[in-house]
Amino acid sequence: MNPSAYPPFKILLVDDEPSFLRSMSLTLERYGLNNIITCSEPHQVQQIMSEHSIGLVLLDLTMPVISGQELLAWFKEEYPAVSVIIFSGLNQVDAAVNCVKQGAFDYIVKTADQEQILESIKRAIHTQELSLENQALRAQLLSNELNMAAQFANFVTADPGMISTFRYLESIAASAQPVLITGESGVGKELIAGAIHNLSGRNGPLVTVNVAGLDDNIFSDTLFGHARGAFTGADKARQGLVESAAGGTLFLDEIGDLSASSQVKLLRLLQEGEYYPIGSDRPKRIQARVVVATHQNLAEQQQQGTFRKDLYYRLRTHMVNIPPLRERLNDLPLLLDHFMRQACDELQKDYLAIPTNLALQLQHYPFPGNVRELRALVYDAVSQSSQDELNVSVFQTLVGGNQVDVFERSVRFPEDQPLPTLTQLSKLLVEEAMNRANQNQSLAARMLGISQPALSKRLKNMKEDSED
Ligand SMILES: Nc1ncnc2c1ncn2[C@@H]1O[C@H](COP(=O)(O)OP(=O)(O)OP(=O)(O)O)[C@@H](O)[C@H]1O
Repeated sequence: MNPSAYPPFKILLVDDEPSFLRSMSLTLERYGLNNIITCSEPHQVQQIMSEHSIGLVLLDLTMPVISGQELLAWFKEEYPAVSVIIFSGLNQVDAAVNCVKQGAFDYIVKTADQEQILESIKRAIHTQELSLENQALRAQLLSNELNMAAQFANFVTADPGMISTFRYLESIAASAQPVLITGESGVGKELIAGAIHNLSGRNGPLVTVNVAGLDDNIFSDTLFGHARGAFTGADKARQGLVESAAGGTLFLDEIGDLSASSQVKLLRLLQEGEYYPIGSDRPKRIQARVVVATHQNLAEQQQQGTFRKDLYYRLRTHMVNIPPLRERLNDLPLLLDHFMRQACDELQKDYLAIPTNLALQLQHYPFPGNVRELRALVYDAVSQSSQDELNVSVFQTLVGGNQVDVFERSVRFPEDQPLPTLTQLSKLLVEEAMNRANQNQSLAARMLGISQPALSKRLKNMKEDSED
């Protein structure tokens, strides 16, 4: 399939009047629907259906030899998953009711308002797209394999949740609908946007725009461009990034920070598929898929009224949430190794050995900056390493460093109860540390801020006390 063809399946127009076929095709193309086949000989329909992947049929009701109603019955028998919209020269309630009863998606009078006709066609396309995506998703969920694993090559993970996300992204690869990526800062949202673009097979570019802090004028100028003379200093027309992304993907990062007036413009762009360069009264059509990302909670923002509800629902047609690093700790050793190799390559050093308990120690650090923070730490550690082993001093301040705070905030002794003794408390603490460290004494000792021999001695005393 030509990736810039839309919709992702063909629309078949069947009418014995070539002039209607011509004008209808032109109308559809003007609205960005360019994946069309026309047929003025109804007896050829059967062959066309067997040769092409058709998802929607626009069928004239009154044709000589084979009537639209006969063809509709045939479609519902042979191709029940294909949507059929009946076109008729006459506004006949009986015929309309009959066709819809027979399974037509809609019945439209040829002289109806163009907007009304397009609305019905767009609805049919959307329904068909969702059904195709459901099928793809079901197939993906039933298989455990990634079909296009190479597109995720930049993404290091062993997390089952992330692999399911990849499978979901594969299943929506061909969709033209927007994708919303959420997740804390540094979890890899931009990397995911790149994978979505690669998976789509679109041959245009991936164009990234960080929309945080853009005021409405700059947002419009950046995205939509301007006509010559649009404002003082606009001595040349300039194309916007929506146009630069034609045939590819437009990635809008930090979408939660978009101003209210820019939200209206983005909604219009997504709903109507068109925009006006500043100072121009000629609309242009968007030919890029839109992917957006945010570290903010858009659901909360729309409830508080700072993010438009209609835009939120439009954006979340397809949605993925990338969990923070602290919730996929299995990725820690893989990422440590990956970034160590990356840093060594860049700094032209031999690969370094990573202390086996480093990942285990880091499990207790919450990584507020997620993968980006881990990457920076590893690069720092590599640059400070002079031996064969990774210098772990940069990590040491993190492990245990912020636990005192949490401890002070969370531990309260009930005032109406006697205080525990120091021995009781220290026993509880030692047991907790040993559990968290999977019985690894050196790691537990580090968490408690004592040496490993000191911990060993305490454990021995505790054992003896319990045996008394
Ligand atoms: N799973 C991963 N495997 C390898 N590298 C990763 C992974 N996740 C993130 N990275 C790297 O971490 C850094 C941060 O990732 P990215 O910029 O995609 O995060 P982000 O969620 O878009 O952050 P922000 O919200 O701040 O824009 C990048 O260098 C990226 O290549």
